[in-house]
Amino acid sequence: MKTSIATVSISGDFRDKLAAIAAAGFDGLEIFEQDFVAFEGGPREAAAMVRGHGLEILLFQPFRDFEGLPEPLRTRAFARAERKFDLMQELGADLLLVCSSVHPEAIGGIDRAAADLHELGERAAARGLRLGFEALAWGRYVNDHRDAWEVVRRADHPNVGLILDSFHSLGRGIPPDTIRRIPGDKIFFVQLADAPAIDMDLLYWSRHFRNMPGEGDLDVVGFMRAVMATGYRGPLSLEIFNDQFRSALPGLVASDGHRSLLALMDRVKRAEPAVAEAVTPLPAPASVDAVEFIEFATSAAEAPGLETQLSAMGFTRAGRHVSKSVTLWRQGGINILVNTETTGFAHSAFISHGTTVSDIALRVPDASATLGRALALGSKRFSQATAPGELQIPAIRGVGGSVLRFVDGISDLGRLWEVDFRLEKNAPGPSAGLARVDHIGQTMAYGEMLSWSLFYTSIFEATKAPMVDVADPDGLVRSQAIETAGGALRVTLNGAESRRTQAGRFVADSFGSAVQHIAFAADDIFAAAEALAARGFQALAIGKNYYDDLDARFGLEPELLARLKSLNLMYDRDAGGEFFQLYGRSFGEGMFFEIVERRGAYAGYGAANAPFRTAAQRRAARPGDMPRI
Ligand SMILES: O=C(O)c1ccc(O)c(O)c1
Ligand SMILES: [Mg+2]
Repeated sequence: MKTSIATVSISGDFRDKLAAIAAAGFDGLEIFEQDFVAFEGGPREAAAMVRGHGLEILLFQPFRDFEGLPEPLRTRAFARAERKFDLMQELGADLLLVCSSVHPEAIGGIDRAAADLHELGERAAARGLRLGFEALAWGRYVNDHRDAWEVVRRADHPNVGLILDSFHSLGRGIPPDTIRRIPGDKIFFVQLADAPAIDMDLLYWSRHFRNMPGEGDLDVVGFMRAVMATGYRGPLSLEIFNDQFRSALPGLVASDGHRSLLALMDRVKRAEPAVAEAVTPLPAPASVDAVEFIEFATSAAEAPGLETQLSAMGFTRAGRHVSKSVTLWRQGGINILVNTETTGFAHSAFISHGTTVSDIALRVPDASATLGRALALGSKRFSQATAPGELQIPAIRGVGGSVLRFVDGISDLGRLWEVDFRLEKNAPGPSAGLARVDHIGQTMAYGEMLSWSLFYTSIFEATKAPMVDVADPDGLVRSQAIETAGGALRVTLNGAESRRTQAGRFVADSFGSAVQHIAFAADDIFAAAEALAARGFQALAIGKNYYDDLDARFGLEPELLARLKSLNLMYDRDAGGEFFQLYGRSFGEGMFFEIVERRGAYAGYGAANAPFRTAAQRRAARPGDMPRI
């Protein structure tokens, strides 16, 4: 099936849009009328540019306020259509989108609309053109694809078909299975868009908040399964009106769009194998068994500070790399690497970000299949020369240019620690009870969040939690958690809108997106907090008001409350269970560690505590701000 995108989805001028659409791998595009009108060249020049990029114009749109008008408006609407047919013939576009009318003088009446479309179909046929009727969710009389289909059915013309748009159908809550009643050959074109679940006026939501399939909360997979079941095999086209995308880099939006279509159709194929013969197979979405290691890029000067923190948290040095200046720190199932190389990728990561997480390695069932899926979805491969005998770990570029690696137990990669490291003979020192990585917090500009959320949810078998707003003392930070099935990989994406927030300063100070915090899970956080305190771990001091409020909210046992307070632990609870958090003091460019314990089936990340944690971090960073007694 052909992939396509509407020019309105991408920023820039007509040339920028075409270049980005072609580079992202689309087969064709929808020309949004405004984009053509704003272009300085004529239609033949535009068409030649499109062809020059190896693209095809699959649709010209929109033609508005056509059906059901009284005279003389009706005659005028036909004359307007003829002008657009002239233009389409020069462009070499053969399909026109007619969207349902919002004209204040439109009369309504399904047969009148059908008769108008029939006549327009005759005129289109005379020129070898076709038209498709689309129900806008806010159309005056036609605002549901079921009614649009009835108009098209009654128009009864071979050159008149239906155009479906997932936003208009799903945004109105119309069950997608109603599409299964429509014959596939009468569906002339399918437009796809997702959107976040926000309760607001349909028109405003559609024109400002649409996003790529998989980036929002609509059931675009259910919609496409129904479309495929009709036998439709025409173009799949993204039509995304989004304020953020209008100012984002055209190449990024286009490549995210292409990735979203491939991932969508892969999910459709897996859910509906009988009707998806036309979809190119991809390796299955990867499950994640564990975070195998997290690697810090640092320098000889800054490494001791980091290593002091690791020791204070109960990590012991367990080995060193056979050829590189990389040490391995271990505790429970956690492996941390500290890289002080002065050349190569880790060093450039250190130069550009300061001490930073340069690599994250995930243990997956089949590393080469995961790499294959990621590359097929347009991820950038990463490789760096290794010394003879060392493992070449499959890797791609992730957030902020960092590296995401894949290891498995079915290849030599399972022998990573024996092959690439010389492990200490001595038994490790006593652990502080940290057992595994609970989650990794990556901080970025707000404008990048959708892109990285799509990155994780398209490659992995993962779900995303609803976006939450965190009130930092200096502005809002948006946070979205992504979690693979079973929870072995949990990532929180934190998007900074203002430079003044902790997250915003981190992005500025570390020159771009990066891991800002790592949370380790303890099986007994009270024991862990005591062990850490005994080792000199500097916990973030939480204020007294927080504990008073906690008590008011949850009515905790006085003994529990006193223990939380004495250890600077934060607490949260949801329907599934309880959550405990301990924060370390920030270091480097604003990174910090967190220790958590999840009890029962607690599913969150302590978002309710985040405003008090950011306020405490701000106080700790600037002691001058503390009130004087
Ligand atoms: O917002 C609009 O007007 C508009 C126009 C054309 C479309 O295909 C659409 O989905 C929305
Ligand atoms: Mg549309």
